[in-house]
Amino acid sequence: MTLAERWLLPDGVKEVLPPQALQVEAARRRLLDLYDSWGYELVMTPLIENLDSLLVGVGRDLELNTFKVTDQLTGRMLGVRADITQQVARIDANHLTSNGPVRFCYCSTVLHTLPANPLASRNPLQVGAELFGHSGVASDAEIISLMVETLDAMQVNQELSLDLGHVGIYRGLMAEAKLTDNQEAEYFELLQRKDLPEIGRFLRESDLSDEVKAHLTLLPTLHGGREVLAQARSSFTAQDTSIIEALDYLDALADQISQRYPQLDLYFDLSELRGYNYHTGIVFAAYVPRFGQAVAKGGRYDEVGRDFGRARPATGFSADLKTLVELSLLADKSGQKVILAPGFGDSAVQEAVTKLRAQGERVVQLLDDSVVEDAQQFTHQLVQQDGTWVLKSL
Ligand SMILES: N[C@@H](Cc1c[nH]c[nH+]1)C(=O)O
Repeated sequence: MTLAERWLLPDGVKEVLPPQALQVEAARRRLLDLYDSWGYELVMTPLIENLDSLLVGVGRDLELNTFKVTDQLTGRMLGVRADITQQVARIDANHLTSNGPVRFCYCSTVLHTLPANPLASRNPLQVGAELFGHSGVASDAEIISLMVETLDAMQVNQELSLDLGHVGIYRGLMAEAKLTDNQEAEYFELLQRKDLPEIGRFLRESDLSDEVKAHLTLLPTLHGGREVLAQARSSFTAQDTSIIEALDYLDALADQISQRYPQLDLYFDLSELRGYNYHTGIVFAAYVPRFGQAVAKGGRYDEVGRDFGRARPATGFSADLKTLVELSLLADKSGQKVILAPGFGDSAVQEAVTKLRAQGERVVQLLDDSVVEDAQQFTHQLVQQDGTWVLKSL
């Protein structure tokens, strides 16, 4: 291995250097304080777990994305967390007996075997919040509000838009269509890509009823403003009760969100099925024009706790904090003073240094007179003037 190769990190694995590392840490503190002020309690989940507990209920999506290792102690397969949401669901199901609403937040690194998109890192810093024990619009509205507040606190909020979907619509259509497993897999895949010509071909070659064909053709086109909900309502007849319920739910949620955040752009996408295997109700994602991917996302996943012995309604959101910091319009701290001070020894110097540090200033003390510090990093120097120590700008 050459020296240059040793410097290389694996593809998609990123490290955070100064000054950004401090910005990420400041953001972490700011967001955890925000969640605390909303009553969300911090949990720190393990980096590694038995593979079975990590993957139950969440399906294939996470299986592929989870790094696996063998436990030297037991020979069992362990998985490195690729998502914290299901770990928090395990905590809610196992350790807590409350039947009422319970709120959790977290901020830790996860590992992905494959990046979520070509530019994404494989070691994002997942920050998020989960609310258990309430099924209904109020808890989804609270979680979406907290996501919006998160983006506000990070100043990743210019021209923010919110994408809303509901997996109940797809599920309702599948219940009606009664496709074979292969047919459903093919349609699902085409729907994800909104590949209308291929969906047309697939339906022409199938023996489905005309009504089902019409519904499956319509679904991928149902995206846009609030009018999409009305269009879906008029196209899916009253016998599709689960679909009508999902549309009612989206309408009620959109009312609450628009009331709280009138400036927020709402966009509806009724074929949005991201994480379909684990989300059971609404799904949502926040977008800003400067970034091609969602900056934060989440949804309702009422079934996950069942595999841990206690099915509880659940809703939550998460984001990659490192991405939020990269997109943040917050001023970084690179404008901060950096003060060069004489080394340890003189008690008057030490007193001045201690005082400056207590005031929040960054003070670097010379190690010894023969060491030459990189002068460029300093904005000020502590110098003696008429017997007192004062700051001189450099
Ligand atoms: N963890 C999910 C988002 C989510 C949080 N809670 C519920 N859903 C994701 O990364 O897509």
